[in-house]
Amino acid sequence: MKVTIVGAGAVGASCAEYVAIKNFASEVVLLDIKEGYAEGKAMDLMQTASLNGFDTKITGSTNDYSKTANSDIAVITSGIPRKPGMTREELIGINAGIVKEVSSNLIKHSPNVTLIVVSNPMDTMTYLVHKTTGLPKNKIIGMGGALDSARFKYRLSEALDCPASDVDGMVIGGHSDTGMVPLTRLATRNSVPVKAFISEERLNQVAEDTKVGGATLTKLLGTSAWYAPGAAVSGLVQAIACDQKKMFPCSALLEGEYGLNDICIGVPVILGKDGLEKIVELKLDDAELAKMKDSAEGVKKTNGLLDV
Ligand SMILES: NC(=O)c1ccc[n+]([C@@H]2O[C@H](COP(=O)([O-])OP(=O)(O)OC[C@H]3O[C@@H](n4cnc5c(N)ncnc54)[C@H](O)[C@@H]3O)[C@@H](O)[C@H]2O)c1
Ligand SMILES: O=C(O)C[C@H](O)C(=O)O
Repeated sequence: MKVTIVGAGAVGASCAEYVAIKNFASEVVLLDIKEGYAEGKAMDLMQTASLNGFDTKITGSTNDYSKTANSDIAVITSGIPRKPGMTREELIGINAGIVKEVSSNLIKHSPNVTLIVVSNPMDTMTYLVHKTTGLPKNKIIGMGGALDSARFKYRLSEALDCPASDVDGMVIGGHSDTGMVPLTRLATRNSVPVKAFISEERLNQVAEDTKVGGATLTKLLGTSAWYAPGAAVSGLVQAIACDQKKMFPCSALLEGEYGLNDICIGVPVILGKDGLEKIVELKLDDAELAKMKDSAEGVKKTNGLLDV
């Protein structure tokens, strides 16, 4: 199993580290445009192999896509991250060109690859890859909801004063400060609806804190987050590589599901060896559907800025 990660920056390197530690891939290629950077990150990570006990071979490449040939899965994290006070949507001007070029280069050397798009604004970048590459829709997956759901569980665990492993919850919708739809009605602690433990007001606060999870970290760090993003991407890579048939909220091209068309936005999907194998249609209530509709309008507005 060969995995390529384009962009050896904060998220790309974190993802490479988690993939290696989980020890399911034979090879990880890190590629970056910055001279020597990916090679350096790869060497540093390889020097953790004996410490962390993994056999995955990590190599680096400065923009030489021949090294990525025949990748099964490729992750796109190349592009600029936001700074405090910015929205993800403001990154479109620079990142659209990068994502278009990188996806085209990847496919030239790995025509059967499954792409996981991470660069922001992620739903729009995923849509761009659909519009410009001709890859089948099951082979293009946007990562956002897996991270947002992990943040939702973190906030729920804080509110309930319990371990995150005790709670379950999912965030669908656009990966943006205003577009996320945390499904508070369906969140549980050991299968008991969380509403049994916290007030409606507290639960609404959890949802609001979840939606601005990325902005909160960007303010603290001066750039956007990488550990949870890297871990979230590695979960998607593992589900595909190991044919796990796991359900994650991912940005998927919708053709009528949830009443939406011609858009990539976060919905629950099943990931396995064929990539995005199925879109799961949840029975949402009217309020949740209205939030999805608003979220989709926001994503479509950003898509309108693309030159496709
Ligand atoms: N979808 C998500 O949930 C999520 C989470 C975190 C970050 N992100 C996004 O991921 C992207 C990367 O974030 P980061 O913190 O790793 O940034 P970073 O600046 O640390 O790393 C980005 C890397 O991309 C490289 N790069 C730029 N242009 C390239 C090109 N044409 N080819 C190859 N490499 C190129 C840069 O040299 C840099 O090393 C940002 O757009 C950020 O907003 C998305
Ligand atoms: O917040 C960002 O800009 C990066 C990423 O989308 C995140 O949610 O951490």
